[in-house]
Amino acid sequence: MRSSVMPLGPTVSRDRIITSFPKWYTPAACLQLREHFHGQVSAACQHRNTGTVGLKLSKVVVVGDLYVGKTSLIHRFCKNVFDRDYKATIGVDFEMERFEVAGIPFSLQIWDTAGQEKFKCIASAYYRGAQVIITAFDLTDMQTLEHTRQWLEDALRENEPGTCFLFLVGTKKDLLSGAACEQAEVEAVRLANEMQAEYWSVSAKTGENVKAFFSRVAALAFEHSVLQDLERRSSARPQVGDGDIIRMEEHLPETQDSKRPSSPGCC
Ligand SMILES: Nc1nc2c(ncn2[C@@H]2O[C@H](COP(=O)(O)OP(=O)(O)OP(=O)(O)O)[C@@H](O)[C@H]2O)c(=O)[nH]1
Ligand SMILES: [Mg+2]
Repeated sequence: MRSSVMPLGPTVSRDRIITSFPKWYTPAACLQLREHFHGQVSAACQHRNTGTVGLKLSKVVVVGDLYVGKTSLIHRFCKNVFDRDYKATIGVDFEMERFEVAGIPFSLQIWDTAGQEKFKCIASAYYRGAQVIITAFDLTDMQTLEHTRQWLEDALRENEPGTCFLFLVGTKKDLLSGAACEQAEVEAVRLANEMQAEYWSVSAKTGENVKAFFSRVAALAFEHSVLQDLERRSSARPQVGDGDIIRMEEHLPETQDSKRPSSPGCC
């Protein structure tokens, strides 16, 4: 469904246009089992009543051990490239991705962080204000799965409780056979449930599930932004009957302290 109104700024590429609610990877570890956008969100989009959501950036932070494939995952999605050679990320880097969700422009600012211990303090300065935290591990190295607990704890420490969508992502899916992948996923889904995160397996090398994953991230972050914006605007609007409140005070016997303090200068 192309929006009838010209989108703000550059048009988005076809594979960034999200018209229906993207599906989860596995219902065993997913944040929204719904198959459609929230009713209020659909209505707000239809009536172009999404406030400033189209102008805001939704911050996504990707964390995890060095060498698990964070940069490769982001570059596969944002640039559609895959580099076999390992170039460790120094500090942080970020990519901007524009979407059109249910006809409304929406942008993700995807922060790629360094997994190397010596860059951890630089990277953690960028965790604050994240709407989405993605903890990545290497499906071929289950120790990196164990380490995701600490990565998530560090990232959550910089954000208000309950304000971030959490994803646990197993990378390098192309390196595992079906049975080995299923076995690794059982463990990962269990941990995802413990973290209250949604689980995905991806391959930056083949591109498997990469677009579907980031569409899901964008749709959930968009939906949350619209609901937050609706909530903020409805609570800011004066409610009916909020005008001058005419107090129908019974005639209480006047006592010393019930008398209104006389304003200075009046009779
Ligand atoms: N086969 C395969 N190799 C991958 C995949 N993703 C990443 N790699 C390889 O794994 C190595 C590390 O990938 P990076 O994306 O640089 O890892 P990183 O998590 O960004 O590492 P740091 O920046 O040091 O934290 C590189 O040699 C990649 O080519 C994948 O999906 N499949
Ligand atoms: Mg990197």
